[in-house]
Amino acid sequence: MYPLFVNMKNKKVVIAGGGKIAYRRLLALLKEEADITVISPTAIDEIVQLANERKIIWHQRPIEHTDYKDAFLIIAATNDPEVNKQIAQDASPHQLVNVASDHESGNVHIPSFFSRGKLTIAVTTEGASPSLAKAIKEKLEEIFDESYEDYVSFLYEQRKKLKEMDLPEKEKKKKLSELLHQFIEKEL
Ligand SMILES: C[C@@]1(CC(=O)O)c2cc3[nH]c(cc4nc(cc5[nH]c(cc(n2)[C@H]1CCC(=O)O)[C@@](C)(CC(=O)O)[C@@H]5CCC(=O)O)C(CC(=O)O)=C4CCC(=O)O)c(CCC(=O)O)c3CC(=O)O
Ligand SMILES: NC(=O)C1=CN([C@@H]2O[C@H](COP(=O)(O)OP(=O)(O)OC[C@H]3O[C@@H](n4cnc5c(N)ncnc54)[C@H](O)[C@@H]3O)[C@@H](O)[C@H]2O)C=CC1
Repeated sequence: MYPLFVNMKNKKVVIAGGGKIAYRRLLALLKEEADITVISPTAIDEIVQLANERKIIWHQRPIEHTDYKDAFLIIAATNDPEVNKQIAQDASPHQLVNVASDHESGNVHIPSFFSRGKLTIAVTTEGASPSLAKAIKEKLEEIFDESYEDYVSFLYEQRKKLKEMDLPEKEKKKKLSELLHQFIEKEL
């Protein structure tokens, strides 16, 4: 598995299924300002509400191939494993497909993850044990607590300033390394 962090802003996402798993994916993608359409005969109240608020589009019917032929990311999260598998088979090789019911059918996995500002930490077990991924993430959440949001932002600002300074490259690298070492000694 090759980890990538993808900018999902305005990217077309089609989610098949309107249950709690679809909702979990949807919430994370909405935060990233993706363009989300849910297709499902039924949906939980939270999804219906988001559709009423026009934050997402919901089509109340079973999924069809034409629904996702232009999608950047397809999430197959129906409670029918055959439907989910069919979606993965019908998708073009250029599309990203996540299959919630069978980790081998799709080409992308959803990790367990959390963010502290610009720091994001993600853990996957490639479907071996989603609960282990979650447990490891929870340990990391304790180590890299909320204060990291400020630390990362501080390092970002300092690095930006240094990059703009009229200093020889070698000097910049040295200063950056000093900055990070001071931080690591203090915090880690
Ligand atoms: C392949 C994958 C799907 C994908 O890539 O989309 C997948 C597949 C399946 N999960 C199942 C069950 C559970 N999944 C969780 C939890 C999470 N599952 C997540 C990801 C993934 N789950 C991907 C692989 C990630 C990896 O391995 O690293 C997390 C990390 C992210 C998220 O879902 O948002 C999230 C933690 C969220 C957090 O961090 O808080 C729990 C525990 C709980 O809910 O508390 C259980 C019950 C206990 C158990 O079974 O372990 C089942 C059986 C379903 C059934 O029996 O019907 C399947 C199907 C199968 O195994 O084939
Ligand atoms: N973290 C994870 O990745 C987990 C994944 N799963 C898997 O995720 C899947 C969904 O789980 P839940 O959300 O709990 O299910 P759910 O039963 O709450 O919801 C299923 C949804 O699929 C819709 N649906 C059924 N047939 C459809 C079709 N032909 N086209 C479009 N929509 C259709 C239903 O209307 C319903 O909205 C299951 O296959 C389960 O195995 C389950 C637990 C954890």
